[in-house]
Amino acid sequence: MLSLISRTLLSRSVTTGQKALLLESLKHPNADDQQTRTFVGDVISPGQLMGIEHLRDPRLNKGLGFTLEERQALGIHGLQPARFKTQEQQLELCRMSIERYQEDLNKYIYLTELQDRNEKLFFRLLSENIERFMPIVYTPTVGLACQKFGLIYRRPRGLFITINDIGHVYDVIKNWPEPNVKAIVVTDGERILGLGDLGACGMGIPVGKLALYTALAGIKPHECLPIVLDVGTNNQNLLEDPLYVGLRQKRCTGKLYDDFVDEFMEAVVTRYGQNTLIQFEDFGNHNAFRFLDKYRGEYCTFNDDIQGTASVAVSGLLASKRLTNKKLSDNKFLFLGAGEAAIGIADLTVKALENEGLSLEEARDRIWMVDIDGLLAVDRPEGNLEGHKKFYAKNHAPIKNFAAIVNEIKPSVLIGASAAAGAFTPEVLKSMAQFNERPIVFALSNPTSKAECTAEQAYTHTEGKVIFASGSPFGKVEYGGNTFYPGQGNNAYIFPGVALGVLLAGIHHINEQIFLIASETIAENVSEEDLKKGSLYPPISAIVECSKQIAVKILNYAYDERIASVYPKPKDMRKYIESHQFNYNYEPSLPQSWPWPNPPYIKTRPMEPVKLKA
Ligand SMILES: O=C([O-])CC(=O)C(=O)O
Ligand SMILES: [Mg+2]
Repeated sequence: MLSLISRTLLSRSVTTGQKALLLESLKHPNADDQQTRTFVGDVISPGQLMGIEHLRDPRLNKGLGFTLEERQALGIHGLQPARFKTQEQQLELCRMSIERYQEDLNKYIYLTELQDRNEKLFFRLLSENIERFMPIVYTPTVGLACQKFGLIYRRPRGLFITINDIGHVYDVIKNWPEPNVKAIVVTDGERILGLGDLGACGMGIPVGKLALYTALAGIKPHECLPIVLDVGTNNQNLLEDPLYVGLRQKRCTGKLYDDFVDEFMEAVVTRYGQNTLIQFEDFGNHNAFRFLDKYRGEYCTFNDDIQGTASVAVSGLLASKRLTNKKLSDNKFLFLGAGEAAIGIADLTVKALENEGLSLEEARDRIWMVDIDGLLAVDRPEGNLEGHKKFYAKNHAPIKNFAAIVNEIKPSVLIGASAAAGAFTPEVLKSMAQFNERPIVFALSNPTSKAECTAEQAYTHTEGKVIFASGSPFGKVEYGGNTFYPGQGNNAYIFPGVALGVLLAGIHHINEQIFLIASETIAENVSEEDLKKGSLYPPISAIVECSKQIAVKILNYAYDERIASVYPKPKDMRKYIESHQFNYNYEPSLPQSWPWPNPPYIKTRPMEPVKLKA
């Protein structure tokens, strides 16, 4: 039962005089526990969650990491076992727990639940074990999680805005509890990785991408908002699936769809400001390019599949120069796929070639592309050469067969972004090794099941000559007495650092140069040792440092070019960045100026932390 005093305090309208009086009452031997807790709570900070609610809040929860003093002051004493644990001991337990699961999807569920109950522990676990857990919370397992979304859905994370909300999108965004969102990743689920249309189940992607915003770039979790625009799905299996959780209707298209996305963009900046970063992710091809062109001059936005993927691929190409001793312009590039990723990479490669002194025409001339209708040839009967495709169409007889195209063009660089699993056949790979001393082969489609070839196939069929990278992770490959550790050319090297730099500089519009800066930064971080091991990328564990370096360079660029809007200009960019990053280490839950030398009622002595046995 709450006493009158406690209720007064709960109302948070106590005066200093009342507090002094209550402080007095605390010392009274008859003051009951409830009074004590309530009073202490009020002193900690108005609005501080007390009791069980403190444990239930993933931002505040430290599990057994609360000290005795904290447990008593917060009113959670006795709600947990007596043991005290350090965060390190908790991390060890997390690692042990995950290993108990055989299936990656179960590991994914474990990690999601950890994020739901203890945010700092989740992000520390992820940040300090990126190589191990990125493939679970992100590609490739996140693909499976999206496919099974209806089955594993437990708690909401992110916003689902449906086409039925048109006219009221702002009201839906208003329901998001965080007032200070700075970055949004949004999808309409039409092209989830290489898996196709997964409708509302695509939510796993924005959630996974934003987990990397925090784990790899230290962007604060409460500043990140994952969003699905649910406009239906054309995936018949999902429409008939009793477990499907999205709108059960065909995709809305045309003017209504465009008006809906327009309204969404406006609603975002109305609630969170013009500088809110909006990352488009896994939209269908036709919409991805349209929206990028339409919104990039008006909003702070980029398309990760076009620009992020381009940036990481170009970074790999820049690093490959050190192995081939060629200039970029000495290469002939052949792309399988002419969608978001392929066109994005081609466009940014053109920019990099121009930087080497080529004209726009000369640069485009070096790039050949193949789509579902075969080689992009000016006179091919199918046409289908809209948008940027026409820049790469050649005056060449139409050819359809991919192996024949490879033999005809004789490229030095082969880039797959087609979601056509296994398209780089042994025959294709052998041909590449015939024309080139060191053929460059990127099999970038995700997840692993969609890769154009595996790492093992690439090394085997080129007799170990290949310079290989993939979009999804592959383990090491033994070939001819050598061990190769292929790099993962995934946009995770790029988007977290770009977002960090853009947000901290207050850049209004994100130009291509920013992505080239990111490419160069990653390429500079590739060591001789990485190259020797067969990787064109720094180790995954280095992404945290790389993201910081990308952000420093973007900040310098933004101030030099006067596209920054945060003033005064920071003196030390690195320090400025670090001062804004998320701290995943536990911090005291009580204010430093604790008014008592001892907690209100210590009757228990803290136990010494005990070392966990594996
Ligand atoms: O999510 C990933 O791993 C990379 C990416 O953007 C995609 O494949 O669509
Ligand atoms: Mg994507």
